This record gives sequence, C-alpha cells and structure tokens, in this order.
Amino acid sequence: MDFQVSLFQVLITFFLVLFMTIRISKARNSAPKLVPGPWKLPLIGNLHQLAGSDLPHRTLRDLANKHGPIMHLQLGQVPTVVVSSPEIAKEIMKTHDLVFAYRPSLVVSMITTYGCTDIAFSPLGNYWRHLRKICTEELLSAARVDSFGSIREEEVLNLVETIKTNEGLAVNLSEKVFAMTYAITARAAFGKKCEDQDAFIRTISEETKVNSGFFISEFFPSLKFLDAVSGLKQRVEKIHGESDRILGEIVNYHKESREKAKRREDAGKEDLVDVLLRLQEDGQFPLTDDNVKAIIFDIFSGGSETSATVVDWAMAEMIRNPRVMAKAQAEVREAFQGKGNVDETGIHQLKYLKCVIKETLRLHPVFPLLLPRESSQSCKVNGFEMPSKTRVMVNAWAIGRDPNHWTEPEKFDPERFVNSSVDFTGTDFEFIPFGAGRRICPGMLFALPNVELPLAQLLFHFDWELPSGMKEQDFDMTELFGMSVRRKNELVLVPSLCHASFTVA
Ligand code: HEM
Repeated sequence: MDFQVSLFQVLITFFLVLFMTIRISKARNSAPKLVPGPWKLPLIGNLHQLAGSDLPHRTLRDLANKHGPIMHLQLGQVPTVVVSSPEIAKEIMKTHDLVFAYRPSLVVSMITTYGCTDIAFSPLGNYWRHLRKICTEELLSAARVDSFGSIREEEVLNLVETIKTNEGLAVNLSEKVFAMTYAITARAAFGKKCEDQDAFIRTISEETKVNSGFFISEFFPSLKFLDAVSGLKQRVEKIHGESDRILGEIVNYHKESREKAKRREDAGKEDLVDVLLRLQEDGQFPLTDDNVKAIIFDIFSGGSETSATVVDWAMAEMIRNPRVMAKAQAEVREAFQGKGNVDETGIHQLKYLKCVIKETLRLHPVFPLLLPRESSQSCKVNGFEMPSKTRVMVNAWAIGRDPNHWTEPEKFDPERFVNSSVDFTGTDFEFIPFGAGRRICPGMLFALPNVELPLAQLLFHFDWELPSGMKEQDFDMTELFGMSVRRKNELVLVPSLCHASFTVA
C-alpha cells in the first residue's frame, strides 16, 4: 500500500491539532481555581497532619503559614477550608455570610442538641431565625441580663467571701470561678437552686468536653460503624441521657409551679425556663419540650464555662504581667474607693479592665476555631471556587495573632486597645472572638458582666501572688482543647486582703 501524504492532509492535521490544543488549554484556564492545600493521602486526605495534635488551632496556623490564609484540607471524607486571615474571614462572614451561615451536622451535636434543634447547630432557616429572635428579644436581651444583676452580685460576693477565709493560703481559683459562673447561669436559667443542679452541671461539663468536633468518626460520616468502634456515640448518649433526665425534671417542675402560680395569680420573676415555657404556651411559634431543653443546653454550655475561662486566662496573664495587674487594681480601687465593694452600676468606669479583657480574648479566644460552618452552595472566595457542602473553619486564634495586623502579636499588652476603636462586635475582622455575621454569638451581653464583675472584685479585694517557689516566667499557660480552650492546669494563687476591702459595710 502506497503511503502518500498530500500537503492538504498535512495542513488539515496541523489545524486540527492546533484547534484541539487551544480548546484543551482554554478548558484548563476556565476550570475552576480550587483552594490550594497540602498534598493529600488516599482515603484519609490530610487527617494525618492533624493526627496527634492536641491543639488543632496551632497545627492549622502552622499549616496555613506554609499553604496560605485560605487552605483546603481533605479531612477524611470532609472537604474543609481553613481561613486564617481577617480579609478572607470577612469574605466568608460578611460578603458571603448567607452562603456560609450553615452548620455541619456532627455526630455529637446531633445527640446533645436534640437533633440540632438548639440555636448553635440548627440549620439556617425559619426555626433558627425564630430562636435568634427569642434570644435578642427575650432570653439574652439587655433588660433580661440586667434583671440577673442581683444574682451576679450575690454569687461574686460569695466567691470573695470564700477567698477571704483562705487568705494567705494557696487557693484553687479556677475551681472557684467555674463554680461561681455555673451558679450564676443555673440561677438565671432555673431560678431557685434545683435539687439536681450539681449533677446537671457535671453532665453538661462532660458533654461540652466531648463536643470538640475532632473525633475520627466525624470525618467519615458515611462509615457509621466508626461511631460504634470508637465508642463515641455510646459515651455521648450515656451522658446526654442523664442530662436529658434532669432537664426533663426541671421543665416539669417549672410547668407545675407555673400552673400553681396561675391559679394563685401571682406570676413571679421569670427565669429562662419560665420565659421559654411562656412562649411555648403562647403558641405563636411551636416549641416542643425537647426544643426548650435544647435551648437551655446551649445557654448552659455557652453561658457558664466560657465566662469562667476568660476570667481564668485574664488572671493568669495578669499574674505573668504584674505591671498590668497593678494598673488594673489601681483603676478599680480608685473607682470604688470608699464603697468597699464593686457594684455593677459603676463598672462602666473601668476602661483599662475592659482593655485587659479584650487583650485576653485576642490571645485566648474561647473558641479558637469559632463554630464550624458549611457552604450551602458553591461560591467564589478570594478568587477560588468553593463547592457546596464545604466545611469552613475560621481560625480566630491565628487571626488574633496575625503579624500583619498586630504589632508584637504574642505580647500581652492591653495598652494596644486603649486608644483603639477595634472591638469584638463582629465588624473588625482581625478580632473576632465572638464570631461575626448572622451566626455571631448572641450571648455577648450575658457573658460580659460575668467576666467583668468577678475580675473587678478579685482585683479590688485582693493582691495576688504565686505559691512560694514559683516564678512568673515559669507560670504554665498550656492550653487544653475541648469545645472551648481553657488553661490545662488549674490556677492556684495566694490571695492577701487589700485594705480597701475592709470598708465593706
Ligand atoms: C466570653 C464568652 C463567650 C464567647 C467568647 C463566645 C463565643 C462564641 C462564638 C465564637 C460563637 C460562634 C460564632 C460564629 O459561628 O461566628 C458563639 C456562638 C454562640 N454562642 Fe457564644 N460565646 C460566649 C458566651 C456565650 C453565652 C454567655 C451564651 C448564652 C448565654 C452564648 C450562646 C451562644 C450561642 C447560642 C451561639 C450560637 C449562635 C448561632 O449559631 O446562631 N455564648 N459564641
């Protein structure tokens, strides 16, 4: 067979190849630009890079330093994007807030929050919107928070009195502060001390510990058997069973007392369970008993440990920075001189203390990765395509220490906030300890007095020292990761009574 190639055939072939090459390269150029990230292993993706990490926010910051402030990680079956700069956080939580205001449904939260019917884990929609409205108008409004002022003052004074009896001795301050914030939340939520309060606090604290979201079975949602193998599900169900029983009793007890009060027509001051039951009775928006329990669970888990954690970090930072402690003490002692005590009416004068609290939240955000979000549709962020159902973690801890936005970011320096308008209300994306956008923490107003008043009282009444033999520079600041990040070791300090304290009436 002759093998003759005409010029015509050569030209046709040339143009065909040219055409195909241009099409392929065009298709490549128009292919969505995916978020970059480290190299992935089959099946587990990048999980090995987090394996063994006790402190994921730190590991993720180190990875982001290599791979960029928007980084894709394949965590088992879960495509995840980690955001570590204020600019990209703003795109997620402001520009595209609606797309990213969903939460993933996690094994643990499904159990603990009655199938994600609480505020924090319920999907964006009418039910969630209604709960947020209940929060802002009823449960966590400024007026409601004010109405708990006497409870706060009493419980903080109890704390001060207990410490006074231990003057000169090493006191486990962490334990006492956590007990105090639990007592405040319990009284605000349930009113009079309920019989099972202590058992309930124990179970809630257990539940929040297992709710960190970093369990292997959370990353392989289709492999249900992993829940059983890891024992996670059984463990959480057991703890939740106990807290559900107690919450059920609390709700029933409140229903009975409301009935009795109605018969006597003597409706007293409402606690938070009362408010929810009133709304349930009104029937404007259907709320089942389980919904009420889920909301109370949120308020407890969000309300108690978080504030105590901030007080604990702030005291620890001030012990390491005696100059800051002395300045904060001078401010509070001057403001309340002669009164012998700190009360909430004058607390707004404590400008420096507010800076100390901000600086504490910058360096030690209680939820360093906020709460996880999930995209409801595909979306372009910073020029990268993010498909629907991508899990998003915003590393607020890394953002608060971003050297492009903070000078000497690792230094505890409350002065940086003195003449600064930067605040944590969700508009300054370099400082987002309460999150931002639609999902921003609705408990800010409830939380802040529980941080300010105890701190002010501890600084007003006492001078603080480390137990003998310990030096400021040796003081341990190791973190413990759970649903929130607290100090690993309890804060043990020696109080001595300040002379101003003696003037108490
Ligand atoms: C210092 C104390 C607190 C800090 C640092 C804090 C921080 C946060 C953060 C970072 C989020 C996630 C925001 C996001 O996804 O963008 C959140 C959500 C939430 N917080 Fe707080 N919180 C505190 C206290 C409280 C208190 C006292 C309550 C209730 C009494 C509360 C109730 C909630 C709820 C219900 C959500 C879920 C909001 C939603 O998903 O719509 N928090 N909080």
